[in-house]
Amino acid sequence: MLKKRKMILFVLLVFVLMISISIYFQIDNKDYKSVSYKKFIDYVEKGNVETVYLSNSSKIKGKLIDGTYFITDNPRSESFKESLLTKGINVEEIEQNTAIMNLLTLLLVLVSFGLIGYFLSKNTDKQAQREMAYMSSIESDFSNIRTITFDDVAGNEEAKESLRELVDFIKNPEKYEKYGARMPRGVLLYGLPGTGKTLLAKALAGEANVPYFAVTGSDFIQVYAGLGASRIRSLFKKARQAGKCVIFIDEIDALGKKRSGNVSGGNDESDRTLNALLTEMSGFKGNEGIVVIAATNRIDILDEALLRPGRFDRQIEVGLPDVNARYKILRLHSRNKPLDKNVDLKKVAYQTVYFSGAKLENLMNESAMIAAKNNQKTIKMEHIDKAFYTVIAGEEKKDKSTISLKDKRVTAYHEVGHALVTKLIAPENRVTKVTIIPSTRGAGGFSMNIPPNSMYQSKEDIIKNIKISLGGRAAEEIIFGKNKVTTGASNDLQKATKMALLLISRFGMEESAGLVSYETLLGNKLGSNDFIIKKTRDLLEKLYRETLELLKNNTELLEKISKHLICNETINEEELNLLISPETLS
Ligand SMILES: Nc1ncnc2c1ncn2[C@@H]1O[C@H](COP(=O)(O)OP(=O)(O)OP(=O)(O)O)[C@@H](O)[C@H]1O
Ligand SMILES: [Zn+2]
Repeated sequence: MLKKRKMILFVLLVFVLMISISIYFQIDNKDYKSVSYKKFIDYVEKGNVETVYLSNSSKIKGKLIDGTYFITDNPRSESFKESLLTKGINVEEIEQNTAIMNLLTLLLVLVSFGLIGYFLSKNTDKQAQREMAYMSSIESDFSNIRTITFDDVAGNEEAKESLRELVDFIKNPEKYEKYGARMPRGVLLYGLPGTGKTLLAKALAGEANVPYFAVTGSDFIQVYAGLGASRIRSLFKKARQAGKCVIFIDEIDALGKKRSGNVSGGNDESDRTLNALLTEMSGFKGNEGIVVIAATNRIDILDEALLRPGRFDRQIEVGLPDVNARYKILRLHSRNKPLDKNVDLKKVAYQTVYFSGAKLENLMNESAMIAAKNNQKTIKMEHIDKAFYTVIAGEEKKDKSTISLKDKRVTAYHEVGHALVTKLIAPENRVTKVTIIPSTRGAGGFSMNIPPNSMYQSKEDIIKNIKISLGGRAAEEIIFGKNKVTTGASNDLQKATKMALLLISRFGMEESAGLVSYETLLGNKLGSNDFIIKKTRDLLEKLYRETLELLKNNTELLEKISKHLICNETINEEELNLLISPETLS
């Protein structure tokens, strides 16, 4: 109520202020022509004057018959008015009024400005106070001690393994110090939403049995100047007072976005907050047993300053769960729920491709609600089926969880195409993982480590890499036909084209084009040169044909691995090597 009245008063004030300003500027905004007194008398004699505005000031104003306004010296004589009147000229005495009006409006303007300023400053104080209060309420959370452990996180084995090392560091920092080991101060967890990043941070605190402090990056953006930085400082102060602890900063991208080239584009306030954070982090002595965990969905937009050594130098991807992990997560979240015997969680796991952990949790929760609403003793398969549609309803079409089995097959053959070509033509390269689960790094799920131990790339290496890039499209064409190939290869084609172009125009490796550095000759016109385009095209064509041939000769293997991938969604290095090993070939 009080707030509403204040609001009305405020609006009224602004209104009055605006009116006064307009009055102030409207008075006397006419264009006055300055004339000499002699000329003025001349006008009077000729009967050209319509009105004279009498005043006490040194000048008087008036209006001629033709409408022009004039200003001239004031004679200040007693008979002046009378003489004008006898000549049939209107005389108006308005001067006193105008002066007072002027003064009054000026005063009003000043007072209104003052009041508005007062209101604003008062409100700002309140807002700042509120935010400060909010801050202290979200910062610390001691309740998590020992309540959440790694057992509460299903799947994400690599991430858990990485964090497990930190548990010992938090518990015994002295041990590491003795060996002169510099332990990571900051760990960055990155991955799609709902994949369990927050959960992992809490579990780390739980495992190490230390308090957990959490803030969210986006909370800092609307904050008044300087508040963000001081918030960071007080957060770290609190954390230090608590001794060993885990500090969790969610949505770190809100604080540490890449500075977009031009300096003016950056946001000063978030810069200041980020700098405060970096300063605090470099202030650690290393033996304090404090670990800062940050999380983001967008590692690609993070400022590099954040990722430098001594900051968030350990980066862990938290990915979407594959079918096995989904099964574990589903089991975990039905621990406290009465599941019917007819429920097959394996089947549910299989149906929930591209579901995040959070979504799976949501699915089990919805199922329980439906069962409860229908007064059923147990949660049945039909409840889960119903919940499935509730969970995916209203989601954007492009959401991965609604992708059909057909898409899943296309992705599988495409990725296996890359992997198989790699294994067949460049077995010295490691394929560490093949997956159809998209990650933050890209839609494709094929990761390859090129042996790093050579300084130069040979022509052969480049040719191989081009073929590996083309392997995805080639596999699609072989399995689904020429007209069914998909847009999934666009990135691959980009890469292949770039490599082919360099091979011809920079490295002089294409015999029919010679040793000429076309890059030097043509500069940025390279891409519009017909000869270069033709050479690049011919090379890609030839290599694509060879890649097709290679995969056609190994269709059985392609089928076998792809089917395995469709079933399991990920294949790790060992499994892949086993599937391809010579025994299976024969
Ligand atoms: N691997 C997992 N195992 C068990 N539960 C999980 C897992 N991943 C997510 N969940 C469930 O989903 C909930 C939300 O996950 P969490 O908040 O940790 O995700 P997040 O990655 O931090 O998401 P965001 O990026 O949106 O902040 C968890 O509280 C948990 O119930
Ligand atoms: Zn591809």
